[in-house]
Amino acid sequence: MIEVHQLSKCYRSTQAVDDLTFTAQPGRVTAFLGPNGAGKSTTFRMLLGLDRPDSGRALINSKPYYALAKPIQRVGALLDANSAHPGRSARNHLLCIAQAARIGGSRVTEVLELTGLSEAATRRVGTYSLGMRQRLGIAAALLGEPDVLLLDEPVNGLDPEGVRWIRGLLRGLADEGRTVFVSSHLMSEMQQGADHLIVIGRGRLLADTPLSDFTADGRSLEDAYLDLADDAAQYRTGRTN
Ligand SMILES: Nc1ncnc2c1ncn2[C@@H]1O[C@H](COP(=O)(O)OP(=O)(O)OP(=O)(O)O)[C@@H](O)[C@H]1O
Repeated sequence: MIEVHQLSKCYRSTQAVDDLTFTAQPGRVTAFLGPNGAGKSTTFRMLLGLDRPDSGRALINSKPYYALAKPIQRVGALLDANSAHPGRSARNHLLCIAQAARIGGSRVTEVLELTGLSEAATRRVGTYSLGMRQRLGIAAALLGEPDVLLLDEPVNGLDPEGVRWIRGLLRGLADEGRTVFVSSHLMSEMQQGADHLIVIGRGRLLADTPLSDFTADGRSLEDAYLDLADDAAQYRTGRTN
């Protein structure tokens, strides 16, 4: 499971994450929502040991990332679809990660199949569309069959078939008892796919609630979210109505 406790991070004058506390539990899809600049990616980075908290704790299975034994088998992450070297094939990219983690090549073939990349596996990643690169990032996250998945906007760039596929994938992973923690700006998608919501704005917790409670008054997730997040938005566009 994921535990964030009184977590704070400041970049010069920007309080990116501000005394944030929540948990994401096994067996459910937890959507991590918030406007641009709310602090979602910063929280992901602290959970993955890529950024150091100023204070507080960001734990995976009760430990900070650096203290996890076999981290690739504990936590799979998609942060940036462009992290694979463009000159490498998808298969080679995944084989490198697998070898470093002592994972067999047959698992590479499995995740390529699972993400629909088998036919394109020998093509250079530089020739991939955004949606294909997202699929490759998801394949890498799944390599170690981890208990915990952290996915930062995995739906970006996916076509409708891909969006439906990832919804089923996340549901299946949660049904297997894994912790699935996923950020997205696509409220209609999260309405269909999430069990629980963590909503933040300007680094602070705005809501920690089952989706069914959040939308219990019959509003869509988008309407309920916009009412809640509006005041916390850091960046605004001009209103036309
Ligand atoms: N390395 C950094 N240096 C300075 N400021 C940063 C850095 N990383 C993030 N920030 C700032 O911290 C705040 C939170 O950014 P973050 O990327 O975590 O938000 P986010 O919720 O992921 O946004 P988005 O939905 O747009 O991806 C923003 O104001 C951002 O400009």
